[in-house]
Amino acid sequence: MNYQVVKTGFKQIIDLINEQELFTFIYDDPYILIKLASATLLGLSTFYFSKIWYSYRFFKNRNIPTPPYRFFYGNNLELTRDNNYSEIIQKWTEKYGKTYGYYEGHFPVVVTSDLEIIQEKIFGSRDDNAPDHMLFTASRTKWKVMRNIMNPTFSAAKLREIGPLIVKSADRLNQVLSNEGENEINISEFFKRFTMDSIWMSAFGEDIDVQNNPENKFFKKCEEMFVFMAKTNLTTHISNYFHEFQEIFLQTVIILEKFFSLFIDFNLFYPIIWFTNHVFEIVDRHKMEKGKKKNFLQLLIDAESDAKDDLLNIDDYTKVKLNKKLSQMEIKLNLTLFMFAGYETTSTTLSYATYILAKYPDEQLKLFEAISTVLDKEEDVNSENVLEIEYLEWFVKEVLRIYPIANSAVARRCTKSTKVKNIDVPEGLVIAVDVMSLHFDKDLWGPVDPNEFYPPRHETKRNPLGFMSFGNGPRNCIGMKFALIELKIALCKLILNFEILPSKKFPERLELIETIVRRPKNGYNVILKKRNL
Ligand code: HEM
Repeated sequence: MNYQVVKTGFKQIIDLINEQELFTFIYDDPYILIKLASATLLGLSTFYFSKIWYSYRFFKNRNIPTPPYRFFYGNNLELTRDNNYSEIIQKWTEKYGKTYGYYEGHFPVVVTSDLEIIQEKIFGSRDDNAPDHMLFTASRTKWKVMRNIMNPTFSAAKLREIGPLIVKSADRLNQVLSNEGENEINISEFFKRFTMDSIWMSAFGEDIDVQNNPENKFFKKCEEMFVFMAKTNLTTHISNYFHEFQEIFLQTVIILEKFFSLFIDFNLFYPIIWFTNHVFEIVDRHKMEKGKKKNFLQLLIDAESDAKDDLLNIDDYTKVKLNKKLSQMEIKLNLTLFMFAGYETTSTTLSYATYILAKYPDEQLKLFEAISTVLDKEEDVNSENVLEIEYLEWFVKEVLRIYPIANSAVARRCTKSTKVKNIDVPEGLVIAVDVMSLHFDKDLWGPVDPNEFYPPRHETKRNPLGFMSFGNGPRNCIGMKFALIELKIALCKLILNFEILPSKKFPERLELIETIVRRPKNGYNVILKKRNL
């Protein structure tokens, strides 16, 4: 019966075409094409909006609480309103419990500060659609292979070789700060140039001396790049509201960019393209020079993975052809990544640390005493002895506990469907860690009030999952040891040289803003008084 209907239908269409009645029909109604297009568009939109409507059942079906959301926008309006993602999700945790969900557009995201969920091993990559050449965005197998090759680059032995470069940058920091005398200064600006000098020297072995040349083009472009990346643009809107089309959109942009770059110089408009192209040039130049200097570039070129054996034990990785070296493109993109990841994070941590030192003179005195009992004079500071100062370790950790910086990075996709604590978790679901709730949890950080700045709390052994400033697990921050050495060298030299005093209008509380990193919104001024050692 059905077959007959279909057959008759087809026959009628063929007859229509044969007799050209279809076209007559079009001539009869000149608007028919517009009508057909509108009908198709309406049909597709209805389908897409039904899909969006259906997406909002995700958390209801699993009995997971959510803050109130709006159709199409989800919770984005509230999340992006004040650029304070971490505080908003912390507030939601207080209201909806340790595990809840929110919608980015109509894309469900689970937020948790429940240690049992966080420690599950099923949460792997950050974004399955992102490019695979960079460690931060690479997914699954590709990430695993790359991370195994790159891990030794950040080993204690390799960092010892890079240490003198950081010391050189820190000496320069003290010299430029001394030049300021006892003027009020916005010290964050000096820290930015210090971290740029040290990451640049450590990455490429090149000394661009940004600290004495604030107008340096690389520095300016890097600054522009961060401003550019923090802005909401079409790509952000697409990934927020039409995430299904994100990949196709990005591919189209790449193709269009390739085409238009024949006529337009994108270096002029996009600092990120300018910056990446220049990093690429440096890598090529370095290759020609065949230098054997100690820097990340050389270490990445030399790096070979010895990870083959342990990878072979893991199902997912057995079929992968293991390339034991990084490709040229991987080296270039990962060095660019180090610049991104290591610049603003470390300088912002130094800004927070100095704010604390200026605000609490007692803390400053304790830290000064702890440092000066190990190091007689500033010239003694090196990348090894700074690691021996226990109170300094607690101090830096406490700064990062109170002011965690890269919280939105601590999120993972679930790599296989499973059930966690009775929640049905499908593959691909994003789980974001509520870092602030963990860092201020009384059970994890008490008995001294976690809102208080109190470095000795780190003397007690704590649950490592309670400290997320560098993330956790195999996908944690690969640059952590480098960052800690850099922070400690800078702080030792600073505090041995200067007493840090608050300025007249020193803020009682820091107002923060969160884009890529969470940082002070307006900066603050201090006065540095030379110590007479
Ligand atoms: C105080 C300074 C820094 C902070 C607070 C910080 C924080 C973080 C955080 C929270 C993550 C995500 C970890 C996770 O998801 O579990 C991360 C990842 C990463 N960081 Fe850092 N970072 C710092 C410095 C650096 C430096 C100096 C470098 C490079 C030289 C670096 C390179 C990276 C890379 C490559 C990743 C991705 C790792 C992966 O996916 O395997 N970071 N960082």
